[in-house]
Amino acid sequence: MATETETLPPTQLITDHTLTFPDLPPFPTNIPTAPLHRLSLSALRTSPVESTRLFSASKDLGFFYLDLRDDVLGERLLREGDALFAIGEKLYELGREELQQYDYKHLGSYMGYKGYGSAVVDEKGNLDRNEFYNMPKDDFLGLSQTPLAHPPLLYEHGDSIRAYMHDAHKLVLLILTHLNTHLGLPPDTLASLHRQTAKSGDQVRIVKSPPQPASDMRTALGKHTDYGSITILFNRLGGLQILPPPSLVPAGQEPQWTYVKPLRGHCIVNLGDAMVKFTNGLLKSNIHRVISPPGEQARETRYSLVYFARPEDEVVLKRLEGSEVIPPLEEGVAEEQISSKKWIEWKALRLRKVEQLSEVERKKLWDESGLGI
Ligand SMILES: O=C(O)CCC(=O)C(=O)O
Ligand SMILES: [Fe+2]
Repeated sequence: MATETETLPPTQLITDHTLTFPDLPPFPTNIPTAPLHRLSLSALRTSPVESTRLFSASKDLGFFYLDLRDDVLGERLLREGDALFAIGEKLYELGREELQQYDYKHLGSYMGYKGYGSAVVDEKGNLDRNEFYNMPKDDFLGLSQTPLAHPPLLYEHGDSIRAYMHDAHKLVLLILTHLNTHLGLPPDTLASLHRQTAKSGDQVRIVKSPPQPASDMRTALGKHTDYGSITILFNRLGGLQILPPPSLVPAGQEPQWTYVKPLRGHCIVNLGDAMVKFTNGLLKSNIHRVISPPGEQARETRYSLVYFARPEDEVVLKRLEGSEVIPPLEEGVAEEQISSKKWIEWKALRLRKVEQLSEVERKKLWDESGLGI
C-alpha cells in the first residue's frame, strides 16, 4: 500500500507499552493490521509536514490515527472519552427493554437507541450483533425545538456529554481547517458548513458488542462508509476492520479486510461521504465494519465511542466551488441535489426496517442498499 512507508512498522507498535490498554487482553501480535498513517495533534499545531501527511492520509485511505498526548485539547479529549466509556457501561446496564423506548425509527429519526440484532449486516440477510445509542448534539446543546426524550442517566451526565461534544468538535474544526488549506478553498469554507451552533446530525454514539459464541461468529456492524464529514473514534478492543480501496492494493491481488489495532492515547479519525462529495472524490471515505475482536479479546464485551461531525442540515452535498485542487466534474455530469439531513436519514435507516421481515425480504433490503457482497 502507498501509505506503508509513513507508518510505524507493526513490531514497533506492539513493543511500546504506552500504546496498549493495561486492563484488557492484548491485541494478538500475529495478525496483519492496517497501515494507517500515525499523526500527532501536537505536531499538527506547528508542523507543515504533519499537515501535509494529514492531507495525504485523507486522499488515500481516509483513515488515520491521531496521537492526542502532549496537547491540551488532546489530553482533555482522552479524559472526557474515558468518562463517556464509563457512562456507556452504565447506560447499557439499564437493559435492552428499558432502552427500547428510546428507539425513534418509527418517527423517521436515527437518533436514540438501536437495539441488538435490528439491522441487516450482509447479503445473506443476517442481523447485527451490537446495540448503540446515538446522542444528538442538537438535543444536548439545546438547539432542538422538540428534543427527543433520552434516559435520565444521560441528562445526569449532561455536563460530561456536552464537554466531550465541544472538544471533539474543536478537533474536527482543526482537521477541517488543515484540509481547507490543502484544498485551496477560500478561508473557513469547511468550518462555515460545520458550525456547532447550527442544526446538524452531529452525534455521540456509544456502541456495545457482547462476546459472540465461538461457533457462531458474525459481523457485528455491517460494512459501510460514514455518512458525514469527520468521525472521531475511540477503540480499546480490536474488531474494527477496513477494506482498502483497489487503488491501494497491489495489482492482481484482492482487497482484504484488515484489523485496525487500537492504540492507547490515540483516536482513529476517518472521513465520511460528505467529504467525498465536497471534493468530487479527491478525499476518501473508506469502507469499514466491525467483527468479533481477535484472539483472547473475543471474550470481552467491546464498547466503542464515536463522534460523528456532519455538515449542517441544509447543506447540499455537492462539489465545493472556489478550489483549483478539487477536480472538476466530468463533462455532462449533473450532481444530485441532496441535503446533508436527507442523505444521513436515508443512509442511517435503510437497513433498519427489519421488523417481521422474512430472510428473503432482508436480503432484498441489503441488495437495495447498493452495498454489494
Ligand atoms: O465500533 C467501531 O470501532 C466503529 C463503529 C463505526 O464504524 C460506526 O459506528 O460507524
Ligand atoms: Fe463507521
